[in-house]
Amino acid sequence: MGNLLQGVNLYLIGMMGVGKTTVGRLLAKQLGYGYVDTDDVIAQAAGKSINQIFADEGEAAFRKLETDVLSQVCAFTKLTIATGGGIVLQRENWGYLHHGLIVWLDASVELIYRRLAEDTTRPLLQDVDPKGKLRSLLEQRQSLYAQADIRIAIAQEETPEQIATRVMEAIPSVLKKPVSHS
Ligand SMILES: Nc1ncnc2c1ncn2[C@@H]1O[C@H](COP(=O)(O)OP(=O)(O)OP(=O)(O)O)[C@@H](O)[C@H]1O
Ligand SMILES: O=C(O)C1=C[C@@H](O)[C@@H](O)[C@H](O)C1
Ligand SMILES: [Mg+2]
Repeated sequence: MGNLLQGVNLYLIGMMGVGKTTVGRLLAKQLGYGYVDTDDVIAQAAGKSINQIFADEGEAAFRKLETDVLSQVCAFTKLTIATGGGIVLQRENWGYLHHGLIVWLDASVELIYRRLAEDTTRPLLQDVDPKGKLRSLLEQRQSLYAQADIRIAIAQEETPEQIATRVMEAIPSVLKKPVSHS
């Protein structure tokens, strides 16, 4: 499968908790690609957790770091990149994302909420009404996520492996076909 994308990067976008990190690792293996998680790169570079960056410097500063990381990552090839859930918010990020193939992992608020109910590592969910927060974030972002090249709608009981398989199966349908001159 190494040459399926011919070196073109694969970007995973979607709401927090939808599985970009989990599925991204599997896809990198299957494609014979390197793996990058923009949240991890930001946390490593800053020397602190995403929660701490939000607390110390605020969301706007985090978004600048996110754009910096994305702009550097997109200079490389043969990468599967799990992005942060809010990467779609900055218009300039789309210029970088469109260097590669963009896959939207789309799941319901109910599914995401169940997964993240006990999670304390997503600063935007540290809210009195985390489910309502997820709903409003999805409403605000849905039309942005929809700009992806591929949408994978995730049902309740799918394993990360099944989702990765569906992404692999969807890729050929969006690759540009060579122009025929006959
Ligand atoms: N298909 C799946 N089935 C069950 N649990 C899953 C699945 N995919 C991911 N998870 C679990 O859901 C949680 C969130 O997954 P993950 O960290 O991959 O999401 P993410 O999209 O990268 O979120 P973020 O945008 O916050 O980085 C993790 O605990 C992960 O183990
Ligand atoms: O959806 C979001 O805005 C976020 C998702 C995470 O991946 C992190 O990038 C951070 O928690 C913000
Ligand atoms: Mg992640």
